[in-house]
Amino acid sequence: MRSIAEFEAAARERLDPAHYDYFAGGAQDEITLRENESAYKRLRLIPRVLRGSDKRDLSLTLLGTPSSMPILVAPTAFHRLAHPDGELATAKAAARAGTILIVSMAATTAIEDIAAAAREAAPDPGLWFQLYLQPDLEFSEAIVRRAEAAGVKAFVVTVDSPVLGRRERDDRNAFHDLPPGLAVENLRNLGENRSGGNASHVREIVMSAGLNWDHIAWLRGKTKLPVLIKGVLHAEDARLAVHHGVAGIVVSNHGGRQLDTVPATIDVLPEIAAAVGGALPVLLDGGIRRGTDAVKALALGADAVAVGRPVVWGLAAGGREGVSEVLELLRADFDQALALCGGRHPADLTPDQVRR
Ligand SMILES: Cc1cc2nc3c(=O)[nH]c(=O)nc-3n(C[C@H](O)[C@H](O)[C@H](O)COP(=O)(O)O)c2cc1C
Ligand SMILES: CCCCCCC(=O)C(=O)O
Repeated sequence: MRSIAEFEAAARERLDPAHYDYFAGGAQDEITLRENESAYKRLRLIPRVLRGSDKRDLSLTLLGTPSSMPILVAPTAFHRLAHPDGELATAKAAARAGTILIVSMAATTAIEDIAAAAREAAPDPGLWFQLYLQPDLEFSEAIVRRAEAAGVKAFVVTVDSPVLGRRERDDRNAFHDLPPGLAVENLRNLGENRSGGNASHVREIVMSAGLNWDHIAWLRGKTKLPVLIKGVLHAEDARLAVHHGVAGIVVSNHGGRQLDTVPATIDVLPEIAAAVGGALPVLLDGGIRRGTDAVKALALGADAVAVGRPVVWGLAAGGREGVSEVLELLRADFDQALALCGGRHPADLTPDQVRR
């Protein structure tokens, strides 16, 4: 397949329509969902010429984790809805591609099994773990310990979801529960003491409306691993992240699934990059479908980007091979766009190469 749009079409044919809607959809009128992609179409690239860049080097190291390219896998829930191999397939493909996989806390496969699958594909895979910090901090700590023991290299706390966004497609389809046989496996067996030792008890993820900077400080006190926050859209929050010693931020609107009518991430990136001033790595997700999208984000100040739905489409269309194809398509597309922009390394891209 030649484009992410073709993968999406193939995925749509294979998926239960309610599950397709869950993966594809956004909040309410889906204005932000559309805007994430269309904002890239409004930006124009200005190439530099005669820079003699024979061969590109796309690799980078983010907070101690090497990645073969600045395109990471964003955390997305419930991969076994997309394909029976679920997160195991995604983990193998990401590890084979040498890129960082941010595993969702809401995975339908246990982190231990995801890590084992990734290690089958690469000896030292770059696995990070996304957290919805739970109001019960003791419970949150148990998840942290479990992910650390599995070998994850960073935690990414999602901060854009004090409550879950309203997704009208899910309401229309009455899609509010996983089908029988699927569960949020990372929460299994963590609540025995309080749930009377029921080993099959899977506690539901709770959104924490009370989340604040003290919780981030609490987490930093509980782990030696880098702690990033995901879901920053305001420059002042980016400054506060630096102030509070956060290791990195992800400029994200949750793929348009939380607060509808917030701007496209690419449109707030320049002010956030300026606010951070290089003090910590800035990642961005939302709407990346082409190598040129990633080039624009890196030129405007992101250190790396992440893709959510494209990976789900690859998974649904072809399991592990499908995810590998999506990642290699994005790598080749990015590499070509970088070359055409006159860059040898992503860091060669500069803001003056993007025009509105
Ligand atoms: C189906 C789906 C599930 C998601 N699940 C999570 C999740 O569990 N945790 C999280 O922090 N973000 C989640 N996200 C948001 C993604 O991490 C990411 O921000 C978004 O998908 C990026 O936009 P893109 O899909 O246009 O690439 C999810 C997104 C989708 C589409
Ligand atoms: C209450 C279950 C939360 C799972 C959320 C997954 C997610 O973030 C999404 O956007 O969907």
